[in-house]
Amino acid sequence: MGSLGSSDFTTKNGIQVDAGGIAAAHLEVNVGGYHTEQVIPIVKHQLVKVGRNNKECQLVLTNPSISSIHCVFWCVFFDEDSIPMFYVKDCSLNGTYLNGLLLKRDKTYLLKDSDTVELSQGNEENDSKKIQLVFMINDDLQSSLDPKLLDQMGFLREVDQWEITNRIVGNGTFGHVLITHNSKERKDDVCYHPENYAVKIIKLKPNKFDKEARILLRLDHPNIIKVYHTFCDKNNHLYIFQDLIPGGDLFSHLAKGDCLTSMSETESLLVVFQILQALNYLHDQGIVHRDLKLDNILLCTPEPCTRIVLADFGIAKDLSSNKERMHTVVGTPEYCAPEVGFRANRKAYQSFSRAATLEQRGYDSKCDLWSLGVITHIMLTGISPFYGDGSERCIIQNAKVGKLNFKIKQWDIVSDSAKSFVKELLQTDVAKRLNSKQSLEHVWIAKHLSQLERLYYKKILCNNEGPKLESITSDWKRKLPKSVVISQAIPKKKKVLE
Ligand SMILES: Nc1ncnc2c1ncn2[C@@H]1O[C@H](COP(=O)(O)OP(=O)(O)OP(=O)(O)O)[C@@H](O)[C@H]1O
Repeated sequence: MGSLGSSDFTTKNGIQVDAGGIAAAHLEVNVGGYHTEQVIPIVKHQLVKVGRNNKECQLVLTNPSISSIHCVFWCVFFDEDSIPMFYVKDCSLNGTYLNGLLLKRDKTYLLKDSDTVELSQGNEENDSKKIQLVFMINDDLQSSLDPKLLDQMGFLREVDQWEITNRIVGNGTFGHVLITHNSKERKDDVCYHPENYAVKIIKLKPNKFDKEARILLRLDHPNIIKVYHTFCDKNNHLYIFQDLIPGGDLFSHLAKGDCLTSMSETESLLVVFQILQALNYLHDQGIVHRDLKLDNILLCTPEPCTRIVLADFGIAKDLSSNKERMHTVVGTPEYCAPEVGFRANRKAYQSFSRAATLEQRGYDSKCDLWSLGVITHIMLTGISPFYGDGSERCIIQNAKVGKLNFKIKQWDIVSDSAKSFVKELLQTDVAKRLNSKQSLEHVWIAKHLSQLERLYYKKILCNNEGPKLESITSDWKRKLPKSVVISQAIPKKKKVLE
């Protein structure tokens, strides 16, 4: 084991491990090819930053050719049953290598056991000072599917230029999401590490075309999941090749222990602004998402001020050709507008049939705005507005009445304009509820519009071309008016998740 000058690096104490006391994975620090005693755990809800910045970094390096924040590591757990995913993002000037291949700046890469991350120190590379971080994951947490199982399921290993791996991103009601690579990109860019993409594989009913794929292929918006290619094999498996969104979903982001926590008003505003950009675009094209909820909002990174992406268009509806209203009772009761027609008594609509709302007037794209109202309420307070005792019956009844309680203490630190925004979206009278355009004009958004647009275009959408990341991160909070509460709302036990 080599001895190191203590001036080369320091690690910070106080990095917490999981509730069980064991970190799911860790980084071993090697310098100049020698192991050190230093081990940095990577756990949920904690970014591990590496660089010169001794205020923000868990591993602080003194070499001047290392960037202030050189690279960032994190872990994503979708839920307690899912396998965690570990990522590294390069933010450096001189570069970061993964297993010898350069990472693209500001891109995120999925890690696997024994991966080696090396920090480039520019031209003055000195082998005896080379910093290597070896990523180690607990064996029982390896996020891979048994290759035999993959074959048993009848999934293809290759579709055109897409190579499908056995690494699982997530499992949903309708399919599996796996990691995939684009072999064409690999050939074109040999010195870079291949990027990770996701493929959602859905089992279609025979002779059914998939509406989700058709809708997604038409869409091109930075806040909507980007789909590159779709393919249906002879076993009726539909493959939807798309961007991998590595920051986890908003639900997991807010769920700490068995509670949901709130976000600061500034962060909530940035998320709402982006969802509204996506909804405005969708509704202009006659597409209604119909299942907007925390679980379907994905974050590009778990950092504040990140890009968010709407996913899961499994029950989205395209009204562009015939402009009819919708009558099918679909969605998730907790987020579902009352006019959609969920009934407290399930027999009344016999498993999501059209019958329930046919006798009614049906519903339109404003159902997505109601869901956004529920999401905003949760982000600002950590409380789901109509949750009650958590039973479906109670949620549906509460949403029908639409009564909101702004007297609870969680609202104390929230501005009046934010409360008004929530109220205007959670209007049971559809005619009075704001549509996506009107929501963007609401005072909560309108009074911060120039700052929001600046952040959105410069920081969120064009990291590479915009001003340096650090300068924006440091002053984005300062530029937002004081009425917006910056600090994290006092964490309280808000809602016990089942
Ligand atoms: N492109 C992606 N990048 C990262 N994670 C993703 C991506 N697409 C889906 N996921 C994750 O994979 C899981 C299942 O995906 P998805 O929700 O699309 O499937 P589903 O069958 O429609 O699910 P549901 O049961 O919610 O209807 C979720 O945890 C989701 O967050």
